[in-house]
Amino acid sequence: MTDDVKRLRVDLGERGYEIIIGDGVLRSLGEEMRRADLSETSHILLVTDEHVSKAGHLEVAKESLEQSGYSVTVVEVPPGEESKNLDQAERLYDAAFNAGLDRRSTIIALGGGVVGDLAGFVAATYMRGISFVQVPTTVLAHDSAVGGKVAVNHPRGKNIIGAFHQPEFVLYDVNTLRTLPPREIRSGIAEVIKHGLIWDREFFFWIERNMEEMLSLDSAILVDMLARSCAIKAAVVAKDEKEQGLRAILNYGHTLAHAIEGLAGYGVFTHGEAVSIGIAFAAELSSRLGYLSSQDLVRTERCLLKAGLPVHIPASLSTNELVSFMRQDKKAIGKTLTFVIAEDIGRVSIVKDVPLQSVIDSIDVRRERAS
Ligand SMILES: NC(=O)c1ccc[n+]([C@@H]2O[C@H](COP(=O)([O-])OP(=O)(O)OC[C@H]3O[C@@H](n4cnc5c(N)ncnc54)[C@H](O)[C@@H]3O)[C@@H](O)[C@H]2O)c1
Ligand SMILES: O=C(O)C(=O)C[C@@H](O)[C@H](O)[C@H](O)COP(=O)(O)O
Ligand SMILES: [Zn+2]
Repeated sequence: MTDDVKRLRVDLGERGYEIIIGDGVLRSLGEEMRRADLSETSHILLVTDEHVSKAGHLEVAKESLEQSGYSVTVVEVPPGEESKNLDQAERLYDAAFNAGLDRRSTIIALGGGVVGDLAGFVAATYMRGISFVQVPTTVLAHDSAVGGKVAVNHPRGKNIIGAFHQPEFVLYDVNTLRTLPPREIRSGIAEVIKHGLIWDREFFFWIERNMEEMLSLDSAILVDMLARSCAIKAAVVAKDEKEQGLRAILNYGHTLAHAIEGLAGYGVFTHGEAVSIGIAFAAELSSRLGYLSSQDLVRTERCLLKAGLPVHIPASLSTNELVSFMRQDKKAIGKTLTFVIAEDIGRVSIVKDVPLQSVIDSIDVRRERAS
C-alpha cells in the first residue's frame, strides 16, 4: 500500500461520509468498518460479481473483514447491466434473509456501478433500509459509489425503480482497476470528462493533458483523477442531495445516453460509451441553441475521442424512438424535452422545453454515417 491515501468528505451534516482513495486500501476494509462506527454490525452481506471475484478482489475484501472479526456471507450476481433488475434484487433479499440479516447488519457492494446500484437498492429497501458501504472496482464507479442514487432498471426506463440511500463510507482501491478490460477503463473516463465539463474548467484541461497516463493507469494520476472527480460529485450532492434542482447537472449527456442504453438493449453499450455519445450530442445541441461556442464543441468531442470513446449515434436507432424515449426522462415534467446544456467548458445549465426541431437536427448531425 502506498502512503498517498486521500480522504474526502461528502458533507451531508450528520449523515456525511468519507471517500477513501488509495493504492492497496482494500486490505483495510475491516479497519475502515470499525473507523466508520460499524463495529456493532451483526452480519455482512458482501455483494459482488464473478469478474470481480475471479480477479482476486473478493478474497482480499473478505479476508480483511474476517480478520477484523466480522461474519460475512458472499453473494455473486451475474456480471453486467442485465443484472440491474428486480429478479436479481429478489435473489439478494433471499440471501439477506437466509444469512439472518437484521437492522444492525450491513450490505457491502464490491464491484462496478451495477453491483453498487443493485446492492444499494436492496440495502435501501430491506427492512426499510440498513447500512450500506460502497467498494467501487471500476473507474466509472467513482461516480456511482458517491451520492446515494441506487436503482434497478425497468424495460421502459433506466434506473426507474430506485431510492436515495447514502453509503456509510466509500473505499476506493485503485489497485483493483488494474484488472479491468481496456474498454471499461475508457468507459469510466466518460464520467470523469463529464465532471470536468459540468463544473471545473481547469480539471477538464488537466484531463486533456493527462489522458495517456489516465488510460495507462498511472497510480499517482489515477488517485488525483478520481479524487478530483469524486470531489466534484460530492460538492454537487452536498448542495442538492435529492435532485431538487442543481444535481440534475450530473445528468449531462444522460438524456440521450439512457435512450441509447434502453433501446439498443441494456449491456450492448457500456454506460460510459452511451454517456460519451450523449455528451457529444448535448454539446452539439448546446451549440445549435447558441449557448456553446464552436471551438468548445470541437474541444469536447476531441477529448472524448482521445479517450477512445464513441461519439456517434448508432444508425440502427431511429430518431422517432430516441425522441419518444427522451420524453420519458426523469428530468422532464410531462412530455417536454429537458436537457442539461453546456454554456462553456466547466459550466452547464438545465434548459426546459427545448424545441423539438433542434433536437432532431442535432441527432441527425451526430448520427453514424454508413461508410
Ligand atoms: N448511482 C449513480 O449515481 C450512478 C452513476 C453512474 C453510473 N451508474 C450506473 O453504473 C452502472 C455502470 O457501472 P460500471 O461501468 O462500473 O459497470 P459494471 O458494474 O457492469 O462493470 C463493468 C464490467 O467490469 C467488470 N468488473 C468490475 N470491476 C472489475 C475489476 N476490478 N476487474 C475486472 N473486471 C471488473 C464487471 O464485472 C463488468 O463486466 C450503470 O448501471 C449505470 O447506470 C450509477
Ligand atoms: O448522481 C447523479 O445524480 C447522476 O445523475 C450521475 C449519473 O452519472 C448516473 O448515471 C445516474 O445513475 C443517473 O441517474 P438518473 O436519475 O438519471 O437515473
Ligand atoms: Zn452516469
